[in-house]
Amino acid sequence: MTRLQELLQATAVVGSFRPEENLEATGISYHSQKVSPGDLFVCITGYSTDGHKYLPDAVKSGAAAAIVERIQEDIAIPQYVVPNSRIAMAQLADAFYSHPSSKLKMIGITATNGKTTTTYMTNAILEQHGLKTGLIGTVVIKIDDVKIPSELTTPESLDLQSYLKQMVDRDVTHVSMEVSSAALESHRVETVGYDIVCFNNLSREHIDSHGTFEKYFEAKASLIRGASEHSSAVLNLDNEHAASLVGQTRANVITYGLKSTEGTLHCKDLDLSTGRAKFTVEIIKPFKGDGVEYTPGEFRVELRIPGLHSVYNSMAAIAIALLCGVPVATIQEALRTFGGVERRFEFIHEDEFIIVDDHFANPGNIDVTLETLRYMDYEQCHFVYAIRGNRGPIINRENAEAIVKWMNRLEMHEIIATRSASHVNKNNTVSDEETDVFLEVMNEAGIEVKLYRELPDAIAHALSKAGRGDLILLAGCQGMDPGAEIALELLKEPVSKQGAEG
Ligand SMILES: CC(=O)N[C@H]1[C@@H](OP(=O)(O)OP(=O)(O)OC[C@H]2O[C@@H](n3ccc(=O)[nH]c3=O)[C@H](O)[C@@H]2O)O[C@H](CO)[C@@H](O)[C@@H]1O[C@H](C)C(=O)N[C@@H](C)C(=O)N[C@H](CCC(=O)O)C(=O)O
Ligand SMILES: Nc1ncnc2c1ncn2[C@@H]1O[C@H](COP(=O)(O)OP(=O)(O)OP(=O)(O)O)[C@@H](O)[C@H]1O
Repeated sequence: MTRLQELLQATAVVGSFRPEENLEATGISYHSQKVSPGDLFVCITGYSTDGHKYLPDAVKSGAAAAIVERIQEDIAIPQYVVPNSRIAMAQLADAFYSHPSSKLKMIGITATNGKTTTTYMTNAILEQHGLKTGLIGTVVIKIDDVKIPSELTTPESLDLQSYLKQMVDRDVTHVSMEVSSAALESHRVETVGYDIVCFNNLSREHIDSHGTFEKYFEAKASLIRGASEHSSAVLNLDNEHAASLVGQTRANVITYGLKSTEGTLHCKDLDLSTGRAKFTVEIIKPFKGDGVEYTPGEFRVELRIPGLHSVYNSMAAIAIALLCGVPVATIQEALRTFGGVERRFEFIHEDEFIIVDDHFANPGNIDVTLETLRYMDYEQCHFVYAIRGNRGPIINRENAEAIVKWMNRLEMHEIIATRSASHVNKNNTVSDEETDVFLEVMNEAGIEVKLYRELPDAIAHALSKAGRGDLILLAGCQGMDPGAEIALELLKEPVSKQGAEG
């Protein structure tokens, strides 16, 4: 319980309605169905509805006062006016939970692709070092050994601050978290004091929500530009967008890259030939980590997971771990055993043939996934692709073009497609327009499409074709029924029938 007047010091209140001196706030809430008696209810003007409309419901559930952008005169509880409720909520939540991020080593990682993998890798290294860790991202919220399924990549500010407080209470010291562009734009991480921020890559994604690619970049860049002089910014020099931020932050900049030898860390002697990555990290410029001063030198790294993208993700994780003072030997051991993350080029079956399950959402992601096939040893690839839905035809055209580019390079001529399983939001609808643009690009490229209504039929077809040494790629097969589960279920029975095309 906190005195409301004290709590309100955390934000700029520009007006009030029936203010009350001695009110106590038992909690904060922003959804009318999650209000507890005595709560301060934050009315958020949303993208799809207006939280102010739900104030009467919140009051029925016991809200004692409200943060509003516009006074609701017909509601009798005290109301405090702020210019932006989302910013106010971030500030109030930070104060309500006693500024938890200031008591934790906060690591914020942004990228179009690889946020989840990089946070998992970083966490694996920190755990290997014996630290109590927290992890926040698309798959899970981990508070030491407690795991909570995630709803968003980056939680809403109130939930985020509550998780951080729980981490402090459980003696967690280091938190690796994914920071999405949506979160940056909607002020979810406004009051998080980061010790390390990282920008790994940027490619086309989320144009539907940000409007333009430039706005998408600006949202992501704000993580680096907003970092304090007491923090470190880990930037990928090989990505032009990340590299452009080198001179635009007060943070101490640490860079990494394969192409440039100008930065702090350089990756060299890369060997992807075995399907797994091996490389040397060269410390080019001296820098400081927690309790350590690094001088120029080098060490070898072996990853268990494949692909050039994994090298970039691990270079980011290595830079972060070095900044945290983790010994090189611990980093090497953690990366040698790190098995990857579910649905991120995940080997779900390795027997007579291999099945790989991958997210496959956007051109950047498609590029690295199909490029990884170049370094793998297989007879034939059976490519099952769930056409992306719910994001419009523009990204579908770009995705289809990226697929064609790689199918040509890999000399693949057939794709098994389905419109039954789409992406994100677990939304199962792929519109005719989204399907047609995919078919059009494939048709123009002369690639044969076997189009199935249902994902299980598409997978059954791939299984019926797969021979010894082959590879089945489940690409973007993430609907209500995940492709990986369907494939493993189908593998239990002999494949006798092929599904209905159409
Ligand atoms: C586009 C976006 O960021 N949407 C988020 C946003 O929703 P919104 O502004 O549309 O909210 P709204 O539904 O209009 O509601 C307005 C207010 O009314 C309240 N309300 C609403 C209904 C009701 O019955 N009672 C009630 O009180 C809501 O709690 C909210 O406070 O604020 C909501 C509350 O915080 C979030 O749940 C919601 O995330 C939705 C679920 C979502 O899908 N977000 C995606 C785009 C997202 O954030 N994705 C990124 C990852 C992207 C990536 O891959 O990089 C992420 O970080 O997860
Ligand atoms: N550095 C990278 N560059 C491009 N693609 C990557 C990179 N790292 C991983 N990927 C691919 O991108 C997809 C998503 O990976 P990951 O979940 O780690 O990224 P993300 O940014 O967290 O995405 P999401 O928030 O949607 O989970 C996977 O298919 C993975 O193979």
